Amino acid sequence: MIGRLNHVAIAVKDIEAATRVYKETLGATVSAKVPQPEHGVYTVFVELPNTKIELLEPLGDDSTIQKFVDKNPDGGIHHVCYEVEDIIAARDQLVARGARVLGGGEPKIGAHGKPVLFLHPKDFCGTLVELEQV
Ligand SMILES: CC[C@H](C(=O)O)C(=O)SCCNC(=O)CCNC(=O)[C@H](O)C(C)(C)COP(=O)(O)OP(=O)(O)OC[C@H]1O[C@@H](n2cnc3c(N)ncnc32)[C@H](O)[C@@H]1OP(=O)(O)O
Ligand SMILES: [Co+2]
Repeated sequence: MIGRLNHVAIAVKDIEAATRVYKETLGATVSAKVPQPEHGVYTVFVELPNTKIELLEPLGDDSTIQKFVDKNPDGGIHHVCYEVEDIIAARDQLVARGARVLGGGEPKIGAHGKPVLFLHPKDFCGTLVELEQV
């Protein structure tokens, strides 16, 4: 079912500071900061040869990641994103296997303009899992 690792997300209070760390300290190529209001985050993507780092900062008063950032003031790994060929088929298989799909189960359009879903961290080794259809 799951394929390539599309990205690893790091949630922070200050995405500009985090972007400087990746650009200036680690010498990586970084994207512009993009507001994603339907997801309650700002994103910056760090391009790596084999995957991406997604930097996240809360956007708006009721951001989904606000509690995580409050609990992790220095920042922290927020989720991993795996690629799938058919997100609906993957969702239905996962539900049949007892996994909890978040957000009511219907895919949203993610940062790359592709359908994404999230799976409950408690079902996946304490790790929030995102699926992105490619
Ligand atoms: C632009 C889109 C972009 C993309 O790549 O396309 C994105 O990735 S958008 C990313 C932001 N969106 C989401 O994260 C959507 C899915 N997330 C959720 O639905 C919630 O964050 C949820 C349900 C994972 C947690 O909600 P909340 O923080 O309000 O609940 P709790 O604090 O009560 O947490 C419940 C339980 O889960 C543990 N938890 C929470 N977040 C994480 C996490 N990121 N990784 C691991 N575990 C997490 C939390 O500690 C609680 O555990 P407990 O033992 O009860 O303390
Ligand atoms: Co993501």
